[in-house]
Amino acid sequence: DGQSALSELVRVRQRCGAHTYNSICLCLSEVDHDLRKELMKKRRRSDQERRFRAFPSMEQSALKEYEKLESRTRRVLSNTYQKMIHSVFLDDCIPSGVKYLINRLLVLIEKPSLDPIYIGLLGSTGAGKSSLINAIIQQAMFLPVSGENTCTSCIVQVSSGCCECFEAKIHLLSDQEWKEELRNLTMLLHRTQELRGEEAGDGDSDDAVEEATWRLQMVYGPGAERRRYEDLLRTKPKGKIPTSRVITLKAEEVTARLFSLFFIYLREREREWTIDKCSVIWVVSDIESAAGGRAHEDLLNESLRACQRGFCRDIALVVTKTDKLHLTEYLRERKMGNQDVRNQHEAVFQRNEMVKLQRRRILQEKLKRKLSADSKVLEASDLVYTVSAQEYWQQTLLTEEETEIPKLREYIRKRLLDKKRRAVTKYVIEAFGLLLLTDSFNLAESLSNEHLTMSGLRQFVERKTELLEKAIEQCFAHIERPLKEGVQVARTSYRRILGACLVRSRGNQGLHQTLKAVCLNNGVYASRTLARIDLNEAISQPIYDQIDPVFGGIFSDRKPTGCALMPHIDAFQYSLQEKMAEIGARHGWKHDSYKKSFLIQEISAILGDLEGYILRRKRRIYQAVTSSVQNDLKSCYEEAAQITGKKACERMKDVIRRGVERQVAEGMFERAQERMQHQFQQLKHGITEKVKGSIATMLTLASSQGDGLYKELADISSEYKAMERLHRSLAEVAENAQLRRSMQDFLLGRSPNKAAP
Ligand SMILES: Nc1nc2c(ncn2[C@@H]2O[C@H](COP(=O)(O)OP(=O)(O)OP(=O)(O)O)[C@@H](O)[C@H]2O)c(=O)[nH]1
Repeated sequence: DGQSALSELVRVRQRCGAHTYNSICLCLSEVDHDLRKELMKKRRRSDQERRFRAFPSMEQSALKEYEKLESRTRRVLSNTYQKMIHSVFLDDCIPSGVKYLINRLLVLIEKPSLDPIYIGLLGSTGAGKSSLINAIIQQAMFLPVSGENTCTSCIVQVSSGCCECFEAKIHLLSDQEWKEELRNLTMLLHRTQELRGEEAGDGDSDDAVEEATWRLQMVYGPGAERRRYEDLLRTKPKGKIPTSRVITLKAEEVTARLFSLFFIYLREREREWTIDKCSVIWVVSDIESAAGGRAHEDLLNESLRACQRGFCRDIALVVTKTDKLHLTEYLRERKMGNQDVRNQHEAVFQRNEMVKLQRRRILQEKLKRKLSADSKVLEASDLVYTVSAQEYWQQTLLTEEETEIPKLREYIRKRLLDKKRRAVTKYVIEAFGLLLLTDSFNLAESLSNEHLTMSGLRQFVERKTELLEKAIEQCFAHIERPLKEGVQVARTSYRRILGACLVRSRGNQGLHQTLKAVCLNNGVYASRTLARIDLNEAISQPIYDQIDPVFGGIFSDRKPTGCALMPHIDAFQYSLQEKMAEIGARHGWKHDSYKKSFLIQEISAILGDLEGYILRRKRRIYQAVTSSVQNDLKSCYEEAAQITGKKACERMKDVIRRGVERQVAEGMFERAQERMQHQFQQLKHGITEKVKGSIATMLTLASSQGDGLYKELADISSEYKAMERLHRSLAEVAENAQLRRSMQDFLLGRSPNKAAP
């Protein structure tokens, strides 16, 4: 009954951890009604249809097959899990091996089906981002702006899939972050008011002041800019701020008003969160600015930095508004006659090709310089897209194909399909490995430990781990020289860089309060209208210029280049798996063939997880130089931010200059160098510790029968067989997809209409 089941749950929870407990609750609450099942099935089917509606039928079939495979695997895991829980339900002491299995099963059962693919759209205001998204999702979701207002200047996360309509999520600042922001904004404004009498002309109509005023008014209403920090803290904002700090907007709710109200809550940190999470970045630029405006270059550099720091593996330039072309001007500029280009359509077409050629070459060179020469990003054939969102709807000048919106859609679909395929393959393989081991627990023989010891497997692993550590050390050593050289360059160029940041052609006009905002924000300031200012990043740039290609090389994909890290981990995995197979063959490892296979699978799982860990650490390593510089200059920024009175702007600059001088003399760049080296060491340490720990657990588990950890579990042979079948169908699903693709290529090759839907 419910009561005793609950007290049992508490007991099991104490032994296995909260994870298990939560899931048992789920199992108990699951009422197995046929009707409910039928309803679920129907819902799943219509949900699938909705989610896959953007895919052509061939891709839909592949996606459905993968989904089916995944949900069946999940069901087998669930059944196994329930049986396992049943067999240990009344035990006082659950062997650690069984605990490990139960928790691994749970992790796999609860694993989300597919993480979203984040595509970041970076572009100046009015570049055409909203219009582009609308065209891609074929919905008028965002309101494009007339050019007067900025609307999408905030972090929005557009997603489709699990719900009826498209959603946009806006991530707001936390309470604490907003308080900090509010303090800086009020401090900036009140200093300005105090200054007005003393320093007329020094800081009129400053961008930072306007921005701060606008922000406060947007949240608290007119007059807020004159109120004190404590007073505003007690005031309720005009709009409703959700406690979750995430606003989810459905397609029909999206209005410009909402965006403008809330984006004030967004800031620097959030900006990086978007960017760094993205696996794809599209730098959006209209046809007129793509030829190299300052903002465009800044965004491109920002994207490249994100590629180094974060998860991004793909960058493309999306040139918008390609329909905008004045034919007579175009012909005149290119000294062409009407015979060469007969009409607007041909001119647009010709210009698109030209823009693509030029921009691709420039982008490739930039990428080569910044990322390692073997980076996968460089191999992408479509580095530049020339699109027209307007023509996508109107089709007066260009056909739908020619607007290149379908091309971008296809790109997204391909990525999604590919991600699904890889995720399900990994999932099924991992599940199979786990079932192999669970089933083998019920074998009567207990030979494993002896085998493992006799075969010298443990020593082999230890030796290989040491070798891996050395290889990582050698791989990270590649950064030493450029890092050192970067420090030399930084030492000789910081005065010039700082000078350029602190001087404006029109004097101190408009600079004073911006500088104050920079100082209040530890050297960083991002406004709506100006290019982002980051003094720490600017001073550190010479170091990044030197290390960038090597850094990119170390964290590049699996290509076996001189300094890449991942091939060493792959080689380690391969040598371990080969050893398992060899031991199995040498010892005629009949009884334990299950475990041998499990060990092989488990090694892939352990080392697969390592990749995510490395990617997460990479960000901290890359940021180490700028963070260290920022940390060293903190007190100098604080001092400068306090300055008021006559000639305050000049005095602030002076404090910053002197502060930087002092810190450089005291080894600021050398400390930044050490900080990065230290972060690399931490990563090396983390990798080896993780490998050692996980492999030790795995070997203990494999030999647990011999260690008295064995426990007779429920019979899961039927689940094992089902899993074996699912594992086999992996290859079938992949073959089917390949077959369908070949068939489509064949049909398209012969069809007069090549442009398939
Ligand atoms: N001719 C032409 N105009 C376009 C096209 N795409 C967008 N526009 C116009 O450009 C202006 C800005 O477009 P948005 O999509 O709002 O630009 P945005 O990048 O989202 O702007 P923010 O929200 O301020 O960041 C609007 O007036 C659009 O109608 C296009 O393909 N062709």
